[in-house]
Amino acid sequence: MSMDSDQPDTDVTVAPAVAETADDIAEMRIRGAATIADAAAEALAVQAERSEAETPAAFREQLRAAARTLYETRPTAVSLPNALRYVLRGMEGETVSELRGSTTSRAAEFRDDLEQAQATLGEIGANRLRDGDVVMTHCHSTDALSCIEAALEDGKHIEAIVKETRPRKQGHITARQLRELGVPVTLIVDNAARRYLDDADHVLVGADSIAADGSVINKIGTSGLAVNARERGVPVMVAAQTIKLHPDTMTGHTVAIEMRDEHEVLPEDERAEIVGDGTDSSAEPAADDDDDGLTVENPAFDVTPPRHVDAIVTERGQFPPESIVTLMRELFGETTDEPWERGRGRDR
Ligand SMILES: O=P(O)(O)OC[C@H]1O[C@H](OP(=O)(O)O)[C@H](O)[C@@H]1O
Repeated sequence: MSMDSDQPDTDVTVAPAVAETADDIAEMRIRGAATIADAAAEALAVQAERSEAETPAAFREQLRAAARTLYETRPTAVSLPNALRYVLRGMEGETVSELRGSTTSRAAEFRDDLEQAQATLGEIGANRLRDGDVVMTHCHSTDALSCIEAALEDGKHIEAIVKETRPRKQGHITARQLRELGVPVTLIVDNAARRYLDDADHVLVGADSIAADGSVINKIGTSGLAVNARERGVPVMVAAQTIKLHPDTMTGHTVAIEMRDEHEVLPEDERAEIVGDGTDSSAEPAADDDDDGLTVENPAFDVTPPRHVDAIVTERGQFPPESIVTLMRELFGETTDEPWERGRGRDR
């Protein structure tokens, strides 16, 4: 799925609104795998509506350029390329007007399906939750929250233990939305998870990508939580629409794990407290001018192996992780080529 950056840039105009959406995704003002997919489809529709292309070829190239711009924002959530692929495959027509119409209606169809899939997934996931259950959450997942919301609509009382989720504390978003639903929330720091697993009936998380072997790629910390949950006998439930299934993993590719800016973990002023500001003459001299000897790593995601996951809940039903590949084959076949690469890179 790699983009070929050595290809010469063609003179293609991407609508400013598309560039803005791409920037919002990269900076996580738009975040969460499903929300990113929705925003990307909307951006392609905007590109189609605002295109001033005079020929079908120019229109198609503009849409592909817009898709590339969106694709290059964040690497891990496969819902993004899956959304772009879906919309571009619906771009059909002999004239610019026909192409515009087919692309915008395909994007609208995608967005409707996404919303419907999440609602259906929620109803299926809610069946796993009993009246009075306590769920432990990690990060913020709209798919996971859909399960809780559906359980509440079924009249069940649900409580939540919400992990803060460093470094960006998306657990706060989860806590706010659960409180809006009337769910009693206990907010804990990530390091307290094992202690509080004794009070939980389920671990409930979302996913950014699901691999063909049933591995779950989700917010950093998910894998450690799942290992602890297994040791404590707490079932781990992953809420993931089929848009999270990663087709390239069927042919042996691995999922890229995004490494984010170190300042999310350690702001400059806190770094200075650790390494000093260079005025302490007794400090060890740095190896060179740019190296203060302190490395900060900030991986955004990790991989939970299938043996630590009890169920993957999709809009097509719930699956043991080891059998998810059958659903992937049914939905994607074996094709993994990217329509926005046509005319560039490997498909040329
Ligand atoms: O699609 P929904 O269920 O909303 O979210 C799925 C996942 O996307 C998020 O990633 P980030 O916060 O964008 O890095 C979290 O890892 C979350 O579990």
